[in-house]
Amino acid sequence: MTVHIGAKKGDIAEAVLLPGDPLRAKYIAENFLENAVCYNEVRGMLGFTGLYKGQRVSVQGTGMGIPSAGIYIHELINEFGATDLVRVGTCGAIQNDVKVRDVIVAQAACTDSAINRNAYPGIDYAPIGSFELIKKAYEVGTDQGLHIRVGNVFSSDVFYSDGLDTLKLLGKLGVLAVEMETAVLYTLAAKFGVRGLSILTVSDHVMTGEQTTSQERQTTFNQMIEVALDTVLK
Ligand SMILES: O=P(O)(O)O[C@H]1O[C@H](CO)[C@@H](O)[C@H]1O
Ligand SMILES: O=c1cc[nH]c(=O)[nH]1
Repeated sequence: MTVHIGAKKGDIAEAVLLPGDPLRAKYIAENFLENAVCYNEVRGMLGFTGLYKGQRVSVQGTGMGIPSAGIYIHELINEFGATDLVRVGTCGAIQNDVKVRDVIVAQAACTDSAINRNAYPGIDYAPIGSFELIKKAYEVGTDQGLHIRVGNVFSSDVFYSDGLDTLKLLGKLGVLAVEMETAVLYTLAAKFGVRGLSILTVSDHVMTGEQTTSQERQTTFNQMIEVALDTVLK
């Protein structure tokens, strides 16, 4: 049991899916896992463990933003032995050719957060995903007929930002989309020697204002979950 996760050692699988929204964790457990058991209700940040195609998999809400996600990721790795952590989130597109409903596999994440600037002064650390998981997710998604985009994302500390110019600049540098957690997942996975992956569905386009309907979001979301679950299968 940790400060934020009320589970016993062994309650959580080595492979953990990480949605920002705890109710998305419940949705995944109820619709994709067999015999799912809820192991955490602390702060309402629900976590479940169940079976997917016969393998134990957990799903843990992380909350929004780097500080919240960093707490859960740190405890999952260091106190519960998680080795394969896959974020399943939403993001806003910042490239013209990235469309709402696209599924993005984040190869790397730049950030305006000071987490790494404070920890490693004088260095611009580049948080990158596990090549093994990136490759597998791309292959699994492509086999499922999805057009998977692989590239850089921007993990921002600010959702309601005045920084449209910053996003345009990042777009010119090839960054595909903005979200709020991948940089800390990739940094902590590297720091503790485990595998991290972030898969994102594009829920809106920051430049055009286009948004998915809730029905479209659900469909794309289910496709992303299947890619994530098949990616963590041994
Ligand atoms: O859908 P989730 O996983 O929460 O991800 C995105 O949505 C939230 C903002 O609405 C942030 O957490 C952002 O990263
Ligand atoms: O962080 C996020 C998530 C979805 N859409 C955005 O514009 N930002």
